[in-house]
Amino acid sequence: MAALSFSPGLEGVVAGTTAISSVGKEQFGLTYRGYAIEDLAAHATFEEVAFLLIHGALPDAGEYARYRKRLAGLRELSAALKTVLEQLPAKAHPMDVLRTGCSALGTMEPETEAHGAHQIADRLLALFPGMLLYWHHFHRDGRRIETASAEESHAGHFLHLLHGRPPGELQRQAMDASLILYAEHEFNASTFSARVTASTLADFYAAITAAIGTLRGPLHGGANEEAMRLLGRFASPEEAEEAVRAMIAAGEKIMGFGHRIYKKSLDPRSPIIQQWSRRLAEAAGNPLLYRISERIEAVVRQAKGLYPNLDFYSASAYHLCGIPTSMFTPVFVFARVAGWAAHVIEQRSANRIFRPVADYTGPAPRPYPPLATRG
Ligand SMILES: CC(=O)SCCNC(=O)CCNC(=O)[C@H](O)C(C)(C)COP(=O)(O)OP(=O)(O)OC[C@H]1O[C@@H](n2cnc3c(N)ncnc32)[C@H](O)[C@@H]1OP(=O)(O)O
Ligand SMILES: O=C([O-])CC(=O)C(=O)O
Repeated sequence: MAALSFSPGLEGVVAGTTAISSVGKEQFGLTYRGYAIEDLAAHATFEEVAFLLIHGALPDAGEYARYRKRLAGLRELSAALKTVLEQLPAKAHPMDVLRTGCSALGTMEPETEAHGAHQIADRLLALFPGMLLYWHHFHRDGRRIETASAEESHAGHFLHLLHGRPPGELQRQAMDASLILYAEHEFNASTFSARVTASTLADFYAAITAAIGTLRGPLHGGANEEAMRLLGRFASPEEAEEAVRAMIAAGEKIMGFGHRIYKKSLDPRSPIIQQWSRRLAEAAGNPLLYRISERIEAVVRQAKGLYPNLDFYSASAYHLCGIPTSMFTPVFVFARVAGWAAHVIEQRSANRIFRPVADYTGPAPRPYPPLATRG
């Protein structure tokens, strides 16, 4: 047998093929099914991008109108799901609410031949914002909100349910662009987790539930919340610089920086969300958070040679849209469910179970001691 190679964290290991996105490939950059992220973020809507990822091609005008209408028609929660959400603790983390809500839905609207991957993907896309905000409003002030809304876009729907009124146009556009940026990123940890789960022929909800759990960690999606907690500690760029230099000197990680793939280059999504953060700050007449973010970026670049990833400027952008910090990673879920769905469908189309091997580092073979002789 050929010598097996070991790469911690599977760095540099090709674990499969995909036609969904290219990430950090020379001459390609970041593309969703061949379209550059810069073009999609500037010209498309999140619904177009979700359709592109899940169905494999951009929708024409008729398909687009029907898809938006279909998603908008799937926003209502069943009475059974509302009961589950009401039972969850008020102090639960919103990511745990989504993880549990997704799993519970799998028992109420299970995957069948008639209700398969595409139908469930649409339902989850449509439902996740309402699922979270039903729980949020019920536990915050006892209100059982209506989770259908007249908002055509996913972005507008989420912000409307959150604030109880239609969002401003700039916030709506910023959120739409952010959902596009967060929608897909090849074999990242949560998507890989969804594919591993799908590879056992488990059901669609199992794969998405596993992905949500994986996304929550601060080394992955949870970094946008951690970045906000860091930014929120400072009253000025000078204060931020001093503290971040001290953190780096102490060997601490600065959340929202670094990336497994974009090690020597910028995450191409970062300048796009940075511009939205700047525009939101200008429109609010509140540049402080943005200035603090810029200063931290300069310090981390100079001291560690690290670039911000998508999570860093998403933090200030989301804060300026009035989103509570504990909902930052859930917003990532609202978008990434499109990518996860596409990957589960792709995995199923040419499946082989994932089963790598481990290098054994435990004790050498030894005799079993009877219970009475131990201790
Ligand atoms: C949308 C997303 O999910 S993007 C990722 C979001 N996650 C974060 O922002 C968390 C902070 N970043 C990190 O922890 C890492 O950069 C990861 C998890 C993103 C990538 O991890 P890896 O590819 O394993 O990078 P690795 O840990 O090998 O980093 C290389 C070096 O840079 C350092 N480094 C990496 N990220 C950071 C950081 N954010 N702050 C300080 N130092 C860092 C490491 O300590 C390591 O230094 P060393 O060589 O002296 O040991
Ligand atoms: O690709 C990764 O490792 C993490 C990431 O940026 C993402 O999932 O968007």
